[in-house]
Amino acid sequence: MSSISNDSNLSQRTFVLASRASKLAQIQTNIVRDSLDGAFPSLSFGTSFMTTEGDKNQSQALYLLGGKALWTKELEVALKENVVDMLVHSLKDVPTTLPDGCEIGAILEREDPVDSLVVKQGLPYKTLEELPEGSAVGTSSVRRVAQLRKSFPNLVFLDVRGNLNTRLAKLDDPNGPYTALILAKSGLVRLGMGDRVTADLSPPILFHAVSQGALAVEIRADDQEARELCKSLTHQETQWMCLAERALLRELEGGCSVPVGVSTSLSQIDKSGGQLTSATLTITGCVTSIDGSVHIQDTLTQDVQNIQGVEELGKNLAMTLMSNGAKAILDDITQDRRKRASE
Ligand SMILES: NCc1[nH]cc(CCC(=O)O)c1CC(=O)O
Repeated sequence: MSSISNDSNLSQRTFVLASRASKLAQIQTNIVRDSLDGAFPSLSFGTSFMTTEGDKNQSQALYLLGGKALWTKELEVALKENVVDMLVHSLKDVPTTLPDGCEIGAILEREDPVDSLVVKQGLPYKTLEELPEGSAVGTSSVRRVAQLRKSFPNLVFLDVRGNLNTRLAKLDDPNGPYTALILAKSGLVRLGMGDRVTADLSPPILFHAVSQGALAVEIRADDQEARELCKSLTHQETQWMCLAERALLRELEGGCSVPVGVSTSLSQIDKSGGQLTSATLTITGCVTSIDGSVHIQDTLTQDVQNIQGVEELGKNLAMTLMSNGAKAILDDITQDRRKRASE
């Protein structure tokens, strides 16, 4: 927890935190609520949980649904109508451009952003290399499939939908098709199921999704009180890394379901009065064709002093990737989606 501001000048309203109704989303919202309770003991915080379009539409492939705000839209309507005050999201599910009147108030300290392998209960395998030829690996992420296809041509990647608990039930179902799943480690750890991870899938085998592992709080842009509260939640190192990643994705014009991977680190960190004032930011980004045959990857390193500098670096990396071949990959995907949508 960073500096706790004097909350005596804040009104006595109850701030309602809201999220999706999945178990993971509820745990995440409670993490934020507990943190606010600790920092502002004289204020009152409530929670509200909603089912979103992304939870309901389980049949259509995520790849075809594209960059739509499936997990955030209904929540943002409630936020704008003052029904709730703070939305707690996995930042990776938050579109890179927010609706007018909404803004990200806080980005919390990131869990390990790595992807991980979870093997069906009772099977002896631990790694992708150990899985028998033809094993079905469940994931609905085009990013994961695109990056892994080339290294593991003998595995079959199968779509799997539903929230984390649903997916794990499908994995462990003795009659189910899956030998293993690929899931973000952070979600499993938050659910208390980190022990299900049998292997980390890290770069250069698999670059994680933009902002994977970080929580964000979305607020109304005109809610000064909420913005003030959010300052106590933000972890600046995470914020700088995630904003660079989001600037990269925004410039690539991709939503959550384009095959874009990243890996980001900060070094030479300087602080003054508890605030981050300067750091060296290194960001690797990659764009992979859906069939895994083309992989474009670049790394940029730069000293940055503020969020503007951070976002510029992310944007520069996007432009570097685009001119090195990513544009052709993304154009192909856009064309393919248009064609399928019209069928
Ligand atoms: N797209 C689903 C999703 N959105 C956020 C998480 C949890 C990971 C995180 O905190 O970023 C997950 C599950 C997963 O990818 O395995």
